[in-house]
Amino acid sequence: MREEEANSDCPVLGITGPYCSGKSTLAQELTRRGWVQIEVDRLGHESLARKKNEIVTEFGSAVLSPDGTSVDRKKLGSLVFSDPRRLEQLENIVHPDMKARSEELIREYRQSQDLPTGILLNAAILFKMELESLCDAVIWVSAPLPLRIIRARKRDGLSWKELFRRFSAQKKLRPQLAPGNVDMYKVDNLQKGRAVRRIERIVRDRLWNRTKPT
Ligand SMILES: CC(C)(COP(=O)(O)OP(=O)(O)OC[C@H]1O[C@@H](n2cnc3c(N)ncnc32)[C@H](O)[C@@H]1O)[C@@H](O)C(=O)NCCC(=O)NCCS
Ligand SMILES: Nc1ncnc2c1ncn2[C@@H]1O[C@H](COP(=O)(O)OP(=O)(O)OP(=O)(O)O)[C@@H](O)[C@H]1O
Repeated sequence: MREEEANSDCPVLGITGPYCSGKSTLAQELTRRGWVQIEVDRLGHESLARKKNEIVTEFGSAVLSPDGTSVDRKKLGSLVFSDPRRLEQLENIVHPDMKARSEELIREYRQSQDLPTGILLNAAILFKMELESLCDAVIWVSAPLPLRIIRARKRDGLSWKELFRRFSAQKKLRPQLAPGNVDMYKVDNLQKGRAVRRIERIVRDRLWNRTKPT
């Protein structure tokens, strides 16, 4: 976060972590407490429409819906989630647009009459997209792998093969070294009430008071 843009009245909190750790569940709880949420997954879906022509040039018209008016996410997903090179090609097309839109939304929320408690930037691949540069602090949501598998099977009903692909596509989400430019806090999401209270404590004690992370 650049100094001149920092706004302690309305901080930006990155929410990241692996597939089915419970990022959206915790973000949803915080929106009931005055926060607003930017769902970066959703910005990605909007980008597919804006970047349709580039996507067709790269992946062919086979990734379009039968009437040719929109990108079929399931078709594109099965192409890119089984081939890291193809995923990178898609990311090169949509990520700059998604990042620009995130910046625009943060600006809009901070200028709104009804200033929120803070802004949650919810993105599984926050670090890969370098979105931490927009955040005052980042929450790393974690949950044990067996629990995430149970949650994923229940929520998405994927086959074991599809599940394996999803988990593999997200192997390197967490930076190997502590990110130098943003404070990151790990929150275990076993019980959502406890996890939300921990996030609120972090914001109150660490973010607003600006001391070092533990
Ligand atoms: C490939 C696409 C079309 C599939 O769409 P679909 O609706 O089927 O899946 P959805 O978007 O809900 O994503 C499913 C899961 O995959 C994860 N995922 C999506 N994109 C990526 C990625 N680039 N790298 C790793 N995981 C990803 C999501 O976080 C989610 O957990 C879509 O995910 C996409 O356009 N991805 C590229 C944009 C992106 O990076 N989005 C992630 C922002 S956090
Ligand atoms: N603390 C919890 N206790 C019980 N179930 C939970 C908890 N947190 C999340 N879940 C459940 O686990 C599933 C995944 O949660 P959620 O959608 O919040 O994960 P996510 O990390 O945002 O997923 P994705 O990686 O796909 O974006 C959901 O069905 C949700 O209801």
